Amino acid sequence: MLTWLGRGSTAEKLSEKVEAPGEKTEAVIKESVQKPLLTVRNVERSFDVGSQKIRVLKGINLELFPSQLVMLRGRSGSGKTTLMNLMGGLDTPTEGEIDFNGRPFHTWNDDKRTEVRRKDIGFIFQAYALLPLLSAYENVELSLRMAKTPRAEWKARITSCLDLVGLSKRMHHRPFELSGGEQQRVAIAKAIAHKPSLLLADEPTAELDSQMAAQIMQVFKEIVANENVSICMTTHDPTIMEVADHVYEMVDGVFVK
Ligand SMILES: Nc1ncnc2c1ncn2[C@@H]1O[C@H](COP(=O)(O)OP(=O)(O)OP(=O)(O)O)[C@@H](O)[C@H]1O
Repeated sequence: MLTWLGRGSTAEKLSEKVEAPGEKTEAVIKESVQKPLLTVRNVERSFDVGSQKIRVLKGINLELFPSQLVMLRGRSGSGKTTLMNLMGGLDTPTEGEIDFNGRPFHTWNDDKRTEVRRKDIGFIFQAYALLPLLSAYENVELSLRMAKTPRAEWKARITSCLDLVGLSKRMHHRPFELSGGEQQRVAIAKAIAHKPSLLLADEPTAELDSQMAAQIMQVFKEIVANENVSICMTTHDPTIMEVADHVYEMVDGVFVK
């Protein structure tokens, strides 16, 4: 099991550990941690607005490794959400390539990308918010249903996800009976329930006070450490960037660091 290592790539730290000679299983781990989960290569995205073409992403390169937490920062309108939509297969690039688990995600049709999304990717986006008439438990159950997880596994998995986010005592509450931070934690439980390898989160702490934001980041650290998930999130908050393995700064559709 990985432990959270804060700064410096978690995957790199793990590969340091596996340098010890003679351990066959560790060599296998090393190989697997070094293959990127997601590779974004020379990606461009333009939109036609009336007779104009707006070039939003202008050549993006990024690699996301297993059990890594990366953050995207940048001013409003710099292109962060556009990039996250491409990484999650909600949209396709105008130019360039995106590999997911070594497969050419950008070439797949909507149906095939939807299949991968349901099984392998979790979203914490406004558009993927909680369903108001369902309890926390039922909201989490929904993502297992969508991922076609065997029904016999549901109860244990839902309970453990809600426990992980500290909400086991509120699992039968509906969203309006929960605070903003609690709702966000249900959204996290829902996003990780089907054991995705990639979690994408658009401004997950934006609406929260600093204490609640720190709690959410603690949950993210635990997920990365214990659930073998890689997280890519956007943020404007410099105080939480400390915990990232890497922060990409986006200015006007390109990374400047
Ligand atoms: N479907 C679209 N059609 C036209 N323009 C778009 C479309 N989607 C995004 N844009 C434009 O692309 C630019 C980048 O938008 P995007 O939402 O990616 O920025 P962002 O960095 O996530 O901003 P914020 O921090 O405010 O969420 C904006 O100028 C936006 O108007």
